[in-house]
Amino acid sequence: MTATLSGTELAAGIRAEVAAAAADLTAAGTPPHLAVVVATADESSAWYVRSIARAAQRTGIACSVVDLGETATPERIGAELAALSSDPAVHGVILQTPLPAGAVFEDLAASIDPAKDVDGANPLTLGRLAAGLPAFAPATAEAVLVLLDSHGIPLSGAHAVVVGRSTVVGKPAAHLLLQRDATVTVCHSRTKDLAAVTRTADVLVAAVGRPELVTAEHVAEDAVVIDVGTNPTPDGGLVGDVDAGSVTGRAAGLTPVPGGVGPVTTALLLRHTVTSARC
Ligand SMILES: NC(=O)C1=CN([C@@H]2O[C@H](COP(=O)(O)OP(=O)(O)OC[C@H]3O[C@@H](n4cnc5c(N)ncnc54)[C@H](OP(=O)(O)O)[C@@H]3O)[C@@H](O)[C@H]2O)C=CC1
Ligand SMILES: Nc1nc(=O)c2c([nH]1)NC[C@@H]1CN(c3ccc(C(=O)N[C@@H](CCC(=O)O)C(=O)O)cc3)C=[N+]21
Repeated sequence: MTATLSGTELAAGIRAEVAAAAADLTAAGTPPHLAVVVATADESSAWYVRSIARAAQRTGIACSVVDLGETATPERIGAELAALSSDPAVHGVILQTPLPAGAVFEDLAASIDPAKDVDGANPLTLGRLAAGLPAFAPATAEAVLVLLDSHGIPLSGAHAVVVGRSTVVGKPAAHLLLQRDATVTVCHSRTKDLAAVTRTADVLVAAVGRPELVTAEHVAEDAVVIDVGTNPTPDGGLVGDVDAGSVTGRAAGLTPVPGGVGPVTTALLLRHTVTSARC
């Protein structure tokens, strides 16, 4: 039997807790405020920004979207991130991807004040996570851990295999798992015989961006599989990096797409924003 490790109830619980904190902050004269910087016309990015804005509004967090347009220069984007970082009324600053050609995400994110870096994008944050120091982890990487914890999956001594090594998901997720005493292996596009490596995982995290790449042959019996992928389908739907049909029946648990990591990610972004506003 494969348990569905849902994220929707977990996300609703986090949003309720965030809404209470936001109400207290607003009553105390510090209404929490999240700013989202956009420099793309990408449709799935626009969908994600709308979903953040909607979730913020529902929890009593102000959300401003600063759309610089897809022709914005790196200088302009960096200056906007720096200006929002020094605005005392703004508590969280996030930079959306994709970016205009020539702009490097990690480079620009260095302009976000780490105290307001609610999606853990500043490269300093990755260093702090690697060093085991407190920081806002990228919301998606943290969502992986929060989901595992909420379903009572033990991590100490477990073999966790992360497929994907991006700055936003794979690397920070690996550091967070290591911090929790898992034995961590990180795979990527040059990994030889991916399935042989992933079959040794007690906990398998797929953050690849390739629809349904992970199939039953990649998964040990009774492994727990976290599917981070959110790949748009031609009919306007969403499919994960895991072939759920193939893995179901073999894995002990699997997060669904939609309804798994995604909603928890958005809820944690909001939690980070109220945490920042409290300081
Ligand atoms: N639910 C959520 O909140 C979020 C979901 N996502 C989703 O997660 C997925 C990953 O995102 P992100 O990390 O930003 O993506 P990136 O494209 O930045 O990174 C993908 C990683 O997967 C590796 N990879 C690609 N192909 C293969 C392969 N065939 N075998 C093994 N490894 C491979 C790449 O290796 P290499 O480094 O060698 O190129 C790279 O490290 C996407 O589907 C994205 O939409 C992302 C952020 C948030
Ligand atoms: N620096 C950075 N940080 C990110 O967190 C980041 C990013 N870049 N680039 C783009 C991806 C995409 N992403 C999603 C988050 C939530 C859902 C989500 O909540 N999805 C719903 C699906 C809704 C539907 O059905 O369409 C769900 O999974 O249930 C989806 C996608 C964050 N991203």
